[in-house]
Amino acid sequence: MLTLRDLHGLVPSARLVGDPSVAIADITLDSRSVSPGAMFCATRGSRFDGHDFVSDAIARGAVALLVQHEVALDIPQLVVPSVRHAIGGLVAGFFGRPSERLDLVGITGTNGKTTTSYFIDSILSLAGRRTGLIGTIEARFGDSNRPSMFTTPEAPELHRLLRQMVDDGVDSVVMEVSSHGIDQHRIDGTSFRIGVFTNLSPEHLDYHGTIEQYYAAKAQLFLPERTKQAVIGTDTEWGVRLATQVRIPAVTYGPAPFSDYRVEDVRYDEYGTIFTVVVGGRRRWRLRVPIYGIHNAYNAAAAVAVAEALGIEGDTIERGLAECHQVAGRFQRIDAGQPFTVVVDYAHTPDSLRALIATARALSPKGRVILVAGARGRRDRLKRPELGRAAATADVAILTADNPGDEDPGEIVAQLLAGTLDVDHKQIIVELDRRGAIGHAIEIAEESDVVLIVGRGHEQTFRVGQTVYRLDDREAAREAILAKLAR
Ligand SMILES: CC(=O)N[C@H]1[C@@H](OP(=O)(O)OP(=O)(O)OC[C@H]2O[C@@H](n3ccc(=O)[nH]c3=O)[C@H](O)[C@@H]2O)O[C@H](CO)[C@@H](O)[C@@H]1O[C@H](C)C(=O)N[C@@H](C)C(=O)N[C@H](CCC(=O)O)C(=O)O
Ligand SMILES: Nc1ncnc2c1ncn2[C@@H]1O[C@H](COP(=O)(O)OP(=O)(O)OP(=O)(O)O)[C@@H](O)[C@H]1O
Repeated sequence: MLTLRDLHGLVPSARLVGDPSVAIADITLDSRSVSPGAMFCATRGSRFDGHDFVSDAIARGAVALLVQHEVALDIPQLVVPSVRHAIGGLVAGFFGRPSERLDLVGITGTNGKTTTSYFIDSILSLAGRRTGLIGTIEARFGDSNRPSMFTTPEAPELHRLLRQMVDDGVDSVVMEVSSHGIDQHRIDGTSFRIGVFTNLSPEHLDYHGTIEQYYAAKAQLFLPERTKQAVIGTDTEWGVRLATQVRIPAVTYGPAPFSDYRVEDVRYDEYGTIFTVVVGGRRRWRLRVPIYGIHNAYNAAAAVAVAEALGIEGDTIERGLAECHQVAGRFQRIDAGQPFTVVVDYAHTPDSLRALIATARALSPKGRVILVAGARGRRDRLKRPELGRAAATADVAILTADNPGDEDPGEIVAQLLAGTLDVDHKQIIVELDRRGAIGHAIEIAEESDVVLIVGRGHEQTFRVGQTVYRLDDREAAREAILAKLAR
């Protein structure tokens, strides 16, 4: 087992206080997850100061600390100017630099990270690789599968997980890299074989301040010291810009004519999306994915580019995409025998909502698009009017609650409505009870209509005030359809 002296060697600029021979069994940033023998790392955050939980951590068995100021308690400590800056390298070394022993693919971008990660995982699994996946829905490898708290885990959880994967024989891992994760140093100490940039549109600006800063955070995934090779989407100007700025080998994919993997001729059939990828301006490749949407053709093209960079054969890539399982809550069709289409989707940005509504229109040009949408409480208030404006492009938009938490759902919907005042919309209905809103949409749907229930995708819990209860949009939709069919 490593000692505090060994850990000091990983952060030599730290000031060592106390006995360096103490053995360290684990490392954590959260006092609540300290186990006996662990080092507790105290960060100053926006809500708490981790230094206030040092006594709590010691009571749970912490034997050493990483702190920003010396704590007047009898416990060995490493003192650094910034714990968040120091922790990535420390935990990477502590867990034996597991990322260097993996083909690790990191995916960043506003939309499409989860979907693209499942496409890549499907191809790599079919190629006989032992894969791991880390993202918004779950962290899984072998028989282990845990629901995620975060899209990108804190550095101790990340490196511990990668270590477990290496020990289990995993050779390839696909992980989602959020801008929060990059900004908060959660991926420090991690080496990526390939970094993917899907796209960028305004989101999380309450956190990042400006879209430039949001872009700058994402661009840090592509630093030469962190990532060997880049795969970059050209469907937003930010990807085009990144492709000209990165200092690592890069290939591009998407609709732009100069893309190395150019996406063309996107069509839908009863099984999903069929599209052509033109590789290097010459090789034309007709591919399919069992999910709808032009954006999913782009996500699939990203997966193709990654798979080719990893040396996967063409027919394995084709089958890996064609046989990919449903990604939970991403364009997930709910079919209980009704004569109209019902889709649960995770769209929660204006861009993705517009793309989704366009896909629904293309799928069923004769019917109406009936939308159930809200905006999440406490998150990203700045995007709400634009989200409302995007929602208003549906034929019927039923605005409702989406995990309001401590916020007043009526006030959130008012902010959505603020974006619809000067646009020409057909019908907007407010129904704050989400289950009621889903029921209403199903009730008014007629043959050929498409009901889109968006924002929560795979999520199963719903928080109103301090009360958390079960609400899965997919179950609620199915129940409403069955109730309608039974009448
Ligand atoms: C804005 C943001 O990302 N904040 C995260 C950040 O908060 P923070 O640095 O302000 O820390 P804090 O909550 O004040 O706590 C300070 C320290 O005290 C510690 N603490 C706190 C309480 C306690 O009892 N004991 C204890 O040790 C905490 O572990 C932390 O180290 O570090 C905390 C500890 O890990 C996270 O809980 C917190 O996530 C908040 C709750 C959150 O909602 N994050 C979301 C926005 C997020 O990260 N999302 C991205 C995906 C975004 C997307 O693309 O959709 C993600 O990667 O999941
Ligand atoms: N390439 C894309 N461009 C635009 N919208 C997309 C794209 N891919 C997916 N979407 C939309 O965004 C929603 C979320 O997709 P996905 O979960 O793959 O993205 P994400 O980046 O992982 O999101 P999050 O970080 O919030 O989990 C989908 O349900 C779909 O509506």
